[in-house]
Amino acid sequence: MELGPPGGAGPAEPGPRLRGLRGDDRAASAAWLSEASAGRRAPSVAAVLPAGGSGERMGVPTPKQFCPVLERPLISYTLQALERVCWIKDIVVAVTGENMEVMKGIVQRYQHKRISLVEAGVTRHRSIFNGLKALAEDQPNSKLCRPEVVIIHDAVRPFVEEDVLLKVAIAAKEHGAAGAIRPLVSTVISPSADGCLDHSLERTSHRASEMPQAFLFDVIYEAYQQCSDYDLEFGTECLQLALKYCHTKAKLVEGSPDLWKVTYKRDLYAAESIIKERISQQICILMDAKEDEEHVGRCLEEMLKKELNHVKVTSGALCHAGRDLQQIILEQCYNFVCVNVMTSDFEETRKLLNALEESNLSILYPVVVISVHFLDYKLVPFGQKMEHLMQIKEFAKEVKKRNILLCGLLIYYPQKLWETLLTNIRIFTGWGHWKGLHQLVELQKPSPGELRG
Ligand SMILES: Nc1ccn([C@@H]2O[C@H](COP(=O)(O)OP(=O)(O)OP(=O)(O)O)[C@@H](O)[C@H]2O)c(=O)n1
Ligand SMILES: O=C(CO)[C@H](O)[C@H](O)COP(=O)(O)O
Repeated sequence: MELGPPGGAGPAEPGPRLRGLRGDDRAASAAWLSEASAGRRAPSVAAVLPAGGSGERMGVPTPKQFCPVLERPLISYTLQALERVCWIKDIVVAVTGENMEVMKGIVQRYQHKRISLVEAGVTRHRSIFNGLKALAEDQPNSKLCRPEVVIIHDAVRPFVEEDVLLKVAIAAKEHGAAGAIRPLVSTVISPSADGCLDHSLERTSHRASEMPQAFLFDVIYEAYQQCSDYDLEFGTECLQLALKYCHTKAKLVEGSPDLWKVTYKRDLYAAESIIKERISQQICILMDAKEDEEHVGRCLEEMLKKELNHVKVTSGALCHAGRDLQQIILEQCYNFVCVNVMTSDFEETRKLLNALEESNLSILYPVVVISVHFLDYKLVPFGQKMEHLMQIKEFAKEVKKRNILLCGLLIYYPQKLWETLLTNIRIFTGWGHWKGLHQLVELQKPSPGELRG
């Protein structure tokens, strides 16, 4: 089944996203992408996501990939992480027949792109095999193409970053197979039949195998075609299939701690905490941009990027462009700076607040909005501007009931706009960690009674 734009469609975002990559990774990524833009044949890459499990170990009726984390299904975070990577052309998700409609609903609601759904198998290996078959075969009505490299990633590992995806994809191109690993947390022991210790493994010379893994498509497809029913029924390691059936020794790539697999109920709480941590580092700058004024936002973006750690800035979206805003809200941005340059009042902020209220984004977590206003003392009398701004106070009281925390910031410029702007932006970013700001404002959270009101 095909959903969203055809498999061969271009990237979800216009340019390569190399943010978060460092040194060699950035260079490798740039080389990879420049091959593509120079018209040379960069390896085509697709991803297969097994999502057909029942999550027995989680002990809840809903399969864990569909469990809500901050109101959004876990799998949607994983899809978002993959679709952000513009060089992954197709994402094939294996889902059980009974959850097919649920999955289609998620793809539609969160506007996931480049997704194709296939029927899952009764084991993880069988689900992956079904995903590979969909990529290998020229099925009627399918827009999927056989890729050169395929990434396999569990639907329940939502925090996969582009750098590790790139590392395994590049290593797979060179070695035929590659997978992420982590140091062991506990020592692995082997018990004997009578329940006593037979022997223990030396912890430092073993590693935990995680996901993502990547393969030359022909290698892993061949391995799956050759492997036994026993492998398909009881196997847990794709890298082992490549070794056993294609004599391909996988390159092992160090992964980050966030790559762990959501397995038990407590993992959902951990996932929620990580998502909140990320949310606090994500800011969206909205403005009523018109050429020159757009620089205000760009300047703020640059300053924020320089002065705050791990800030992800999505800027340049216009409040008028409802669709952009809807997408930003869907991506769960909780911190907004709304720059009102053109308008004398807080029209843009008002539009943003309306959209936020409609979205119910703030039900579980407070949304912070800083409404920034410029005042050229030569053009607008101070009193008049203040009058407009006083309305913000009233508005702030109103939206606080919905867990939206609104602050107004008036930038008064008796000198050249840019000098004032730079000084003010320094003050603004000098508030320290945005996260700190979010936590600070969180202290003002309305009581449940206020919220009901
Ligand atoms: N028949 C199956 C079994 C598992 N998976 C997927 O494989 C990934 C990793 O497997 P695991 O963590 O074992 O998931 P479950 O099988 O759902 O969990 P449990 O073993 O606790 O039942 C998950 O994304 C899961 O949905 C799959 O696609 N098809
Ligand atoms: O980490 C992995 C290495 O391939 C797999 O996700 C893991 O082995 C899956 O196994 P299971 O479905 O039994 O949890």
